[in-house]
Amino acid sequence: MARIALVYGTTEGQTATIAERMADVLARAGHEPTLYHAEHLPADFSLSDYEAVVVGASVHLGSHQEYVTRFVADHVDDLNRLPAAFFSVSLTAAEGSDEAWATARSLLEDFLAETGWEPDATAVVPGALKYSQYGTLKRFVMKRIAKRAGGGTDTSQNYEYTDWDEVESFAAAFGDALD
Ligand SMILES: Cc1cc2nc3c(=O)[nH]c(=O)nc-3n(C[C@H](O)[C@H](O)[C@H](O)COP(=O)(O)O)c2cc1C
Repeated sequence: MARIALVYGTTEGQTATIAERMADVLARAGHEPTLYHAEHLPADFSLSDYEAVVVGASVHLGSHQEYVTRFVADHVDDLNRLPAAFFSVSLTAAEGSDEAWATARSLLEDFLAETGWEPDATAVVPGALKYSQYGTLKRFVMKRIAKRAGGGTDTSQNYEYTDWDEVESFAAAFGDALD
């Protein structure tokens, strides 16, 4: 049994939902996960209270949330000491081509290079198109991007591309490695 901090950044909520699913998997495996939004960490938050850590962030306009980058950079010594995993959520990871997959991986690798973090496990995770949460301009821009990338363009509905089996397998493998 390990105490695990799951720290995530999210803009429209999909990374939070993914982190919650990972926490469920880890709890079912007998671990003790605690979820934290990286922008709202308690003042007394300390990674020394944990035996492992998972960090997640999503990509917007080519970058992960700045506050997650800052969290990782600020805690990089602890993160490199602890068993740790990072997952990056994007629509690029949902496109399906080898080229798009390589781009999603390079966004993840750029994040790690920028922060100096070397986690034990990493994953790119397909995200979602949440038209219902976008304002007019965002909806317009995202529809154009989705059209180019072969994603859903009916703005009266949301599209979820996350492969939940993959998410659960990733969390389960990370949990197993802690036993
Ligand atoms: C304004 C905006 C910009 C985005 N830019 C990118 C991008 O540059 N690359 C990409 O792969 N996905 C991009 N996405 C897709 C998000 O990564 C995807 O919707 C993800 O599920 C968001 O996760 P979150 O809900 O946790 O923030 C963008 C989404 C929005 C709304």
